[in-house]
Amino acid sequence: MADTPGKELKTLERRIAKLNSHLSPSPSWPPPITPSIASADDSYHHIHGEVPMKEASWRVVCDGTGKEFTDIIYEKSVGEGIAKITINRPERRNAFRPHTIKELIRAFDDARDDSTVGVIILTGKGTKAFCSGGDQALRSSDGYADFESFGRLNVLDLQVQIRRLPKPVIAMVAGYAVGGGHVLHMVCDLTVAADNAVFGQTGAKVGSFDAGYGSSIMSRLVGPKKAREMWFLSRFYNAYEAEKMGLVNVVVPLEKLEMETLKWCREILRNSPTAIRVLKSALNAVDDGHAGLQELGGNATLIFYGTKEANEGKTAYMERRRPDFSKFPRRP
Ligand SMILES: CC(C)(COP(=O)(O)OP(=O)(O)OC[C@H]1O[C@@H](n2cnc3c(N)ncnc32)[C@H](O)[C@@H]1OP(=O)(O)O)[C@@H](O)C(=O)NCCC(=O)NCCSC(=O)CCC(=O)c1ccccc1C(=O)O
Repeated sequence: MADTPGKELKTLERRIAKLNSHLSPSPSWPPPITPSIASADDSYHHIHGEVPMKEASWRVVCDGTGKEFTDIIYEKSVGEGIAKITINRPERRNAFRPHTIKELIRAFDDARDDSTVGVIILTGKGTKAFCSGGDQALRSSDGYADFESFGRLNVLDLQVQIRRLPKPVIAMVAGYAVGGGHVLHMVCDLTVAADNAVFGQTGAKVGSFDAGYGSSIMSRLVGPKKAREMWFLSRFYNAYEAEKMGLVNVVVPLEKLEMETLKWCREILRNSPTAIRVLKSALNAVDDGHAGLQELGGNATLIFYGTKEANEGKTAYMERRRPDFSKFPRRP
């Protein structure tokens, strides 16, 4: 006799609980999710195995220009494909100055170009702050100025770089992610938050605003009304409120923050890098307009270059002959 719907659901819940238990660091946390589609299967264990719950072994990477990084720490995990970039100004709650941003851009560039790196963690030094935004002590009438006589808003370049980087970037947030620091976590692909994390935009309070990604992505993430609330009222939100609003993917106890983030990295690293690359650009395409389409389109070209059809065009040109595309299908 066929199972009743109630019995089927119970069986499914048991299967999901079993799946979650192997993915979770502890049996009680995080609480099991309720699936909307009945697709879970015990064979998952056999195909994928367990995600290792272990610390990473990090090696510090120096600046490619031969200079020591001062405002960030750049590390790569040994043999795992994870890069970790840490804003290192804890005495300023990891506020960034133009020099910090220049270093971040160099590190992200390196992580992009390193084909052994598949996922990048962005975080802040210490447990008090991920990042508190632009260093207000250096704010001038034309941006932020540190060693130069003119101001910059180069964090905007960094935001675009993270958005276009064809590898997932995970914000690992402990403590405050506020102002421009809040925007930085929003432009990352995923956010893993510690239970002490605090989120908010202070712009309207300190006479600043981010009318670019800081507004548009937030509206996408939390909805237009909540985005107005965040910007107009300059309130702070705790990690659980942020999770409920859709600002973060998961909240974990502070002491489990890095371990959980690494688990997310390792789960991503098991999957197809090309699928992830194309998906990231696809998920950003509409919001990023022409630049988003260009990124997605570039991925199509990249994949096409690997085909015999594309190669025939190049080879014919190099051999000074007419290309013969007749053998390639015109698919329905
Ligand atoms: C983050 C706090 C809530 C933390 O509070 P608390 O734990 O009590 O620590 P404090 O004692 O306040 O701070 C310790 C120490 O750090 C200094 N500090 C903290 N944040 C900053 C900062 N952003 N700039 C400079 N200094 C900072 C603080 O003064 C203390 O120093 P002492 O010498 O020990 O006294 C709290 O610190 C706080 O509210 N901070 C300010 C948050 C803020 O308003 N940030 C700026 C928002 S505006 C912005 O980020 C613009 C960014 C930008 O460049 C931009 C421009 C154009 C378009 C887009 C953007 C964009 O947003 O990306």
